[in-house]
Amino acid sequence: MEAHVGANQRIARLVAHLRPSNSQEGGDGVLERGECRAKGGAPGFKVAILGAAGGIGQPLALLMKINPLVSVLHLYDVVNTPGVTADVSHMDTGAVVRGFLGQAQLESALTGMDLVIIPAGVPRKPGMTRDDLFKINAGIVKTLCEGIAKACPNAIVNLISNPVNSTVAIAAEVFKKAGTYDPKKLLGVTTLDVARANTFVAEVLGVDPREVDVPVVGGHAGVTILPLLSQVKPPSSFTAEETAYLTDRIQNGGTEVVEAKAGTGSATLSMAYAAAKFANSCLRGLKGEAGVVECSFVDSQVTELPFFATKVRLGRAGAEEVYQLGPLNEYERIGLEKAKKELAGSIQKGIDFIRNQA
Ligand SMILES: NC(=O)c1ccc[n+]([C@@H]2O[C@H](COP(=O)([O-])OP(=O)(O)OC[C@H]3O[C@@H](n4cnc5c(N)ncnc54)[C@H](O)[C@@H]3O)[C@@H](O)[C@H]2O)c1
Ligand SMILES: O=C(O)C[C@H](O)C(=O)O
Repeated sequence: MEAHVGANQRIARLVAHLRPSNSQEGGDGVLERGECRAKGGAPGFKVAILGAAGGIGQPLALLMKINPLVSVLHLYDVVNTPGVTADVSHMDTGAVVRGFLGQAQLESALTGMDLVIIPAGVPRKPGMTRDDLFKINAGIVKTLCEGIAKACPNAIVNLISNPVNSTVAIAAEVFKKAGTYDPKKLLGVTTLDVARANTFVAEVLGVDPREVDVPVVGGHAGVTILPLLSQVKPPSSFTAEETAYLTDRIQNGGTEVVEAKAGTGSATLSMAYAAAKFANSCLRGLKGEAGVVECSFVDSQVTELPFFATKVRLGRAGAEEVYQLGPLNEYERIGLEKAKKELAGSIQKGIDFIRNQA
């Protein structure tokens, strides 16, 4: 009799667990499944993706679900998270996946998170600059960062939404206003520039891109993307033509993809790869691993600008050390001046967006 009752209870639980969720109100059914699986969850970090149903968000969700350092994965968007969550949650990896839909669920999505990755916002179409996205994405980033300040002020934030040169400043201002700003924990994601630089340089050198390391400094738009080809590892020399070709291709890699996609969006797959790589480095740092170094657009004293991308060392506190530029050649010094000029305006635009609302 006892065994019979136990079996019935197990079946009832299983039926509840499998009940489909059609709710666009927040996917309660998805949450139930998450809770159910959480009991067997692996130890690790709690990660949220904001904009998880988008072109970057979906493959990034997949990549974070297979990251063994992730124990809980929260997927937040203003559309379609129940479906994405149900889909990703069937992968037999350790992370427990939970979906959150719409502004009313932002706080629940963020509570307790160690790392928040933000690819929310509109992408470019041919003919647009990243700055053309400011009008829409500035407000999105502001709202999401207000949520972070409230629900997980100690989380590390990986900001992908464009224009990164302005959105990082927006995020910093929101956090300052809330009294939660920790400069070490706000990281603009420029990893795709490094991935492209490694790929294009490897093509020219005729080597495996995994053997190449190109520091890319400055920011994340056009001339602000400054590859330091004089510091490539392994040490390599380039002709003036190769330098001009590589610099131009790296600076315009995003536009190359936008044009090839012909109006359907910008880089999503390579970006999800780059974001997952960067997030993994942040988690390795959080875990206490030594010597984790990535390029990132951060609060910086390397130049006179308040934010600048250089190599940073990632640790338990976030970007624990911001490295100097190192020796530049004449070509790079000229590039640096151009980059700084454009960056100054983009950063100020982000700062003004928040300060002028006060
Ligand atoms: N940093 C980089 O290197 C880099 C590279 C590629 C793309 N991007 C940028 O990433 C952003 C996203 O690109 P995508 O191709 O994934 O775009 P997408 O349109 O495919 O996806 C964006 C997602 O954001 C969601 N969203 C919109 N408003 C939101 C809000 N308030 N809260 C939560 N989610 C919201 C949308 O519903 C959508 O699912 C763009 O701004 C793009 O320019 C940056
Ligand atoms: O180019 C874009 O608009 C997207 C992104 O910033 C990229 O570099 O691919």
